[in-house]
Amino acid sequence: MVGEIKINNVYKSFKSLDPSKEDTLALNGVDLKIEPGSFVSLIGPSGCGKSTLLRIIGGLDKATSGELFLDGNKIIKPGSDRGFAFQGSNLFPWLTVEKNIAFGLKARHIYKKEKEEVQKFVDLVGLKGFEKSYPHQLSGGMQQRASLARALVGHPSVLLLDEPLGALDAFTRMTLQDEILKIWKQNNMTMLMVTHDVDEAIYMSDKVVVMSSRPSKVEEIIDIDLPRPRARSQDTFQQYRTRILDVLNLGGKIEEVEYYL
Ligand SMILES: Nc1ncnc2c1ncn2[C@@H]1O[C@H](COP(=O)(O)OP(=O)(O)OP(=O)(O)O)[C@@H](O)[C@H]1O
Repeated sequence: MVGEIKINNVYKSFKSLDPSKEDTLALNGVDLKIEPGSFVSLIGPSGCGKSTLLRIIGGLDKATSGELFLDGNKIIKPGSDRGFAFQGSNLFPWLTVEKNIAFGLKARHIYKKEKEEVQKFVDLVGLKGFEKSYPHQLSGGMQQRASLARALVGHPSVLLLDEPLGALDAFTRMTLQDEILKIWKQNNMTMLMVTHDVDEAIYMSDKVVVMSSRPSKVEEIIDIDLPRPRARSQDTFQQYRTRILDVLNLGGKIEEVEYYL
């Protein structure tokens, strides 16, 4: 199976535009191996570098040092082997759903050959009948579905998801979690998802990678050993939640506050 990611000692520093200020060290020696076909979530404090790491894996940004490999090939630029879906749909507002989904295929000059693929992915994400709609005519959940179809249509071996469901209401979010899992199973692909939602990470993932605060490293990798489909109310689910919150240092360890009136 394809879709194995290896991250070896990756550092990323952002140069400050203001010479009086220090550069920002975001990633501080990240090591991670992601099994082909697995579902892995990245979780960590705000600003620790999760999106930065995803962008580097996607080839949209470069590591300052260290190396990354996809199926043994060094990652140096974006490629059709990696699909990207972000929070907010990032659809082109001037294109219909089907033209948004077809955009990547056209850019790669394979649209004619894979035209029927567009319809296949429209159907897969449940947007049949909305092919000619523009993004502003869709709900947030439908926009996110279209965005997923656009990321999937080129058959990437890895789908990189940056808080894909962050802007959605709780009900739509849970529905789409199940749909993403269905797509994951059907397509034998690796999924790597940044999320702030501990329950979402436990519900969806084989492994949850907890990152430390910036400058960030992998703090702990937690294997989620629960059968699928998972029930959020089961005791073991709650135990994973407590464990992850503890690693994040949010497990009720906030110091007592004293109020002076
Ligand atoms: N292009 C950039 N130029 C300068 N600094 C950047 C750039 N991109 C990210 N950073 C900085 O790098 C750090 C990590 O940012 P990143 O967006 O990767 O964090 P994150 O963990 O995804 O945050 P959040 O959970 O809040 O979305 C932050 O301090 C951010 O300000």
